[in-house]
Formats: sequence, C-alpha cells, structure tokens
Amino acid sequence: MNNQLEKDLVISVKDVSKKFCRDLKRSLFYGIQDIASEIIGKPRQSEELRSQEFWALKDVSFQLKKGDALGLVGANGAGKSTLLRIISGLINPDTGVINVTGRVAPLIALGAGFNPILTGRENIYANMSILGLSKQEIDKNFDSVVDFAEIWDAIEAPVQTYSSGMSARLGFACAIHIEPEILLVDEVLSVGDIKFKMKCHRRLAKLQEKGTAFILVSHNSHSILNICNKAIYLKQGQLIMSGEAEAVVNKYEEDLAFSEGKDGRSKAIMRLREKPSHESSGLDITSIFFRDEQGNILETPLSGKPAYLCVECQANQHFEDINVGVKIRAILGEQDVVLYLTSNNDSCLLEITPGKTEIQLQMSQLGLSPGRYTARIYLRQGVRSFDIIESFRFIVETSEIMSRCLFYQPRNWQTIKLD
Ligand SMILES: Nc1ncnc2c1ncn2[C@@H]1O[C@H](COP(=O)(O)OP(=O)(O)OP(=O)(O)O)[C@@H](O)[C@H]1O
Repeated sequence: MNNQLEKDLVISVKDVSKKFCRDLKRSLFYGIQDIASEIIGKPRQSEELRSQEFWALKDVSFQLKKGDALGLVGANGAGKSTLLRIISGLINPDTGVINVTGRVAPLIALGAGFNPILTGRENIYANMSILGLSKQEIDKNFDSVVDFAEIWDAIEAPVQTYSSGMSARLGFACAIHIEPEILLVDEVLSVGDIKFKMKCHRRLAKLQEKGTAFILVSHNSHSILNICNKAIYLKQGQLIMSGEAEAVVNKYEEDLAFSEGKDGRSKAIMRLREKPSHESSGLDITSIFFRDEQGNILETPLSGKPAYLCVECQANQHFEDINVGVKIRAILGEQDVVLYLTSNNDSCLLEITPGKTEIQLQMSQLGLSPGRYTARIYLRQGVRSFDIIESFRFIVETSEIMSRCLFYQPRNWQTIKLD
C-alpha cells in the first residue's frame, strides 16, 4: 500500500465476522465452553456455527481515511450496530482484524454513557473524561458544550428528567467537543428539530475539514447523502456493496423497493415507512405509484399512453409554494438522467393542506421508451428540503414495436392528395 494512504488510514476492517446465539442459556454455556477451551490451550471454534448461532457479521472488510464520512445502511438487524460496537471496542469480533488509529467517540445509543440520576453537569464531566479529556480541558469546554446542547437551565437537573432530544443533544455536544479522530454516530442525528440537525450537520462538516472521520448509521437516506461521501450496505451481516454514497444508497433503496416484488418486477405501489414524529420534516411522502386517466392504479405504465405519476404525502400543517422534483434514470445503460421535471420549472408551485394529499404529475402521453427506470422524487420549498425518495423503480412497457426508439414520439400518419 502506498505510504500516504497508509498514514491517512484511521480504520481498517479486514474479514471481520461476529456470531451471536439466539438462545440466552446456550449462549452462556458457549461462553463457559470458550473460556474452558482457552484455559486448556485448545483453539476456539471461531469459524463454525454451533446450534442456535448465526452470523451477525460475516467477512466484512473496508477502510476509512482521515476526513472520510461513511454512511452505514441496511435493514433492521443487518449488523450495523454490531459493526459500530466492534469498532468502538465494546465487543470483540470472532474472526478478522480491526485496526483503529486515534481517539474514537462513540455516540451509539441515545444518551449513551449517561447516568440518569446524575445531573447534566455531572454527566458532562463523567462522559468527557471517559472519552479522554482531563478536568482542565473539560472546564475549558464546559460552557461551549452546554451552549451547543442548548440545555442552559436544565444543566443542574438529573438527566432522567431530560427528553430524548435533550439527551441526544448533550451526547452529541460532548462527543464533538473532544475533537475525536473518529466519530461513530448511530441514529442520533434523527432526534431533535430541524434547526438542531442543521447545526449538527454544519459542525460535522467543520470536523470533517479538520480531518475527523465518521461513520453514520441512519435509516434516513437524506441524512446519509447530506453528510457522507462513501457508504456501505449490509444485509444479514454480509457486505453487499461499498463505494460512493449515492450509488450505495440507490442500491439499498432499490432492494427495499423490490424486496416484496416477484422476479425483480416493481410492485404497483411503493409504500414508505411511516416516519416517527422526531424524523418527520412535517411533509412526508407516504407512497408513490402510477394511475391511468380513469384513476385506476397502473402496475406498468405504457409508452405513449396516459400515465399519471402520483406522489401521496402527509402534511402536519399548511404549506405553500411546494416544488416537486422528479428525476428519472434508466436502470440499465449509462445511468444518465432521461427526464428531469420540476413543478417549479413549470411555474407551478403547489399548495398542500394538512392531512393526506395526492400530487399528480399528469403525462398525457408517456414519452419514456420501454425499459426499467428509477426515479428520485423530492419535495422542497425554496432551498428547504422536506422529503426525498431516492429510488422509485418502475417498468415501462409498450403495445407497439419500439425496439429502436430512444423515446416515444407522439405521431399520426396520413396522406394528402396534391392534385
Ligand atoms: N448481544 C446479542 N445477542 C444475540 N443477538 C444479538 C446481540 N446483539 C445483536 N444481536 C442480533 O444480531 C443481529 C444484528 O443486530 P444489529 O443490532 O447489529 O442490527 P442493526 O443493523 O443495527 O439493526 P437496527 O437497524 O434495527 O438497529 C440482529 O439479528 C440482532 O438481533
């Protein structure tokens, strides 16, 4: 490996696997068995699964350099938290090697490391000293931590009286003030209001400029794409894809969208997970699908025929000047954008009232040629972004011969008699 790259590496994970046991009694028994084997000098059976065991992580490898921001995506139970716990040294892998260079600040569970009966002030001292700061250094940073967490009046109250948002803010403030080389963030950014999230994002960008590397776990693709340049996608403990964040998030969302469909076909309706209130931006997309002119749901729109792209959303208040963007790419081929429409460019800003609304992009003759497509759909108001769906996948079919056409051309044929 080249020297500079080696010098910049802060995390190197090589072939890491971790197994767990579904049965607690058995797990305790295996624990005792492993200790006994170690005492008598017998090698542990690290590579094999015993009854009721499963791989929470299997042969995962990746590297992280200074200043890298890595998003970790995957469904529930994919192994994301297990990986963070291994990197932060809370648990050991069964096989594989991990090298971590520098101070790690783990922000793993909400209010991680806080003692609920101690006050905010006491917890700041306890937490930051565990993360490696001296009393003098904490004294110096104390006011800035409280300011950042915005819990001025409550700082002398026990942390058990804090809301989940307050504890998360305090945890985040402590972690960033130790200026770690590596920051591990597990869903913490999903707590708190938009203003606080923006503040965190700005602070993370500053830390990143100074060379802090971080790993962010989030179910919110928007957060990952806003913050991370790289990402890895885990599925049932296996590393499915790693690389540039947008490509990895696209793959993850495509898999999510297709996971219930048969034979890789799209389902007629893409339903989105209902967001808990702390994740919602106030205007969330709840489902996406096509209708025909009569209002029937279309599983596969047809080239040249009417197709209404419907974006159903849920608003918790009245919104004006909403801009809907639809960016469509062909899945096979060069991944170039084939169609990019925004209601704003069409001088059509929408008004959304509280409750459920269906926004329709009405295309009287669909111009897309037959094939598989993925659409990125977003709702914005000026520069404020509400919701983004990275990958609504659909298939366009045709009832005509169009094999050599790049797009559908509406047309008629006729003859005109000239003499
Ligand atoms: N201590 C443990 N003992 C037994 N099984 C465990 C233990 N910790 C995690 N698991 C299991 O390992 C698998 C991976 O869990 P993990 O928490 O890493 O997933 P995750 O991707 O972080 O999920 P989520 O998105 O729901 O937080 C899950 O099946 C989980 O039930």
